Amino acid sequence: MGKKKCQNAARCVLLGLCFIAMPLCTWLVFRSRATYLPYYLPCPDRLLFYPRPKALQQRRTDVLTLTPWLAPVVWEGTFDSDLLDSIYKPLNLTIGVTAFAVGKYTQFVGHFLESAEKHFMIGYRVNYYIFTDDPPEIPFVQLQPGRSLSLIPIRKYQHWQEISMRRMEAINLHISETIHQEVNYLFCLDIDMVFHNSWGPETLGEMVAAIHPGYYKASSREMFPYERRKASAAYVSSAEGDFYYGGAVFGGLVKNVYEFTRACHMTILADKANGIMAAWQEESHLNRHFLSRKPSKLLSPEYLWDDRKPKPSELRVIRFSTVSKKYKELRD
Ligand SMILES: CC(=O)N[C@H]1[C@@H](OP(=O)(O)OP(=O)(O)OC[C@H]2O[C@@H](n3ccc(=O)[nH]c3=O)[C@H](O)[C@@H]2O)O[C@H](CO)[C@H](O)[C@@H]1O
Ligand SMILES: [Mn+2]
Repeated sequence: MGKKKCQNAARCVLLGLCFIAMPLCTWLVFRSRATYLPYYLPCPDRLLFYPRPKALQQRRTDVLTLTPWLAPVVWEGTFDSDLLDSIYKPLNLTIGVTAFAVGKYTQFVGHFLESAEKHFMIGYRVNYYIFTDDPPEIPFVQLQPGRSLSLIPIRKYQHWQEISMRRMEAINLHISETIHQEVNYLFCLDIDMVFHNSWGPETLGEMVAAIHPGYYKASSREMFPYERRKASAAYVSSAEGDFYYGGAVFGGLVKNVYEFTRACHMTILADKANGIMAAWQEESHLNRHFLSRKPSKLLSPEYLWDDRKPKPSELRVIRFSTVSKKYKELRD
């Protein structure tokens, strides 16, 4: 009799646990915002007027708009912003941005954020993640509704090269800790930059790289400043290479950015173990990575320009550009 009572009580407890534990587990699994993304692009049925795409007509003939592996290269004139908004806005996406402000680079944060509030993913939910060694130095910037800012305290490495390279590690760690639950797509950007024009859903893709403004006119592969020493894990031979990508802009689906930053951090560590530092730090490792794992979308230099350069005719708009700075004063 006593045994039966015990069994019944145990059953009750188990049943009760099921009722509590099951919903709790379901809630834990599904509480994140970054959930399901359709593989197709659902375009709402309401009538939207936009120019018909013509099978025998290129919208841009002066620039490359498709890579040999069929990744689009995004240039002004190749996409329709209204159409893209009508496709992407109903998906209710959250877009993350990481940027680092370590040491004297905190001076760039105000301008970066103010300009992003005017031009970056307007009408979408945006989370900024500013990694800094000096949170009190980060200025207050009024954000539009649906947009938020998190400060992530990090340590300061002594040399600027180390600060720049360690971004891969820090981004990777923070994606695994929190960002993966908070965003669908993530862009990782330099902070010494300013938005001048619209940066919208045309930039979203599985893995996105930006063509470096200094080398898009290069006439041969040898001109790309890849790491050329075989001892480095970032080594690229003179017979290889598609484009030279900038380290200042990359992004994609948050899970892909996680894999990407992990891979780059690993090859950076491998170099470190061998006492070697790649020619352009993490940018060299990024370029090596994208050689064997091609990005699914490329951003033209409209999305990574340099204010010190005059605007060439093929650049119809400059969207995001490096501000000129005094390296010596910043990096000591
Ligand atoms: C346009 C472009 O592709 N720029 C790349 C290029 O030089 P850059 O000259 O643009 O490098 P940089 O001085 O802007 O450093 C890269 C980023 O690291 C952060 N930072 C750096 C130093 C410091 O003391 N504090 C700090 O916060 C900051 O976010 C900065 O924007 O090469 C670097 C590595 O050599 C990176 O790959 C940059 O992304
Ligand atoms: Mn920079």
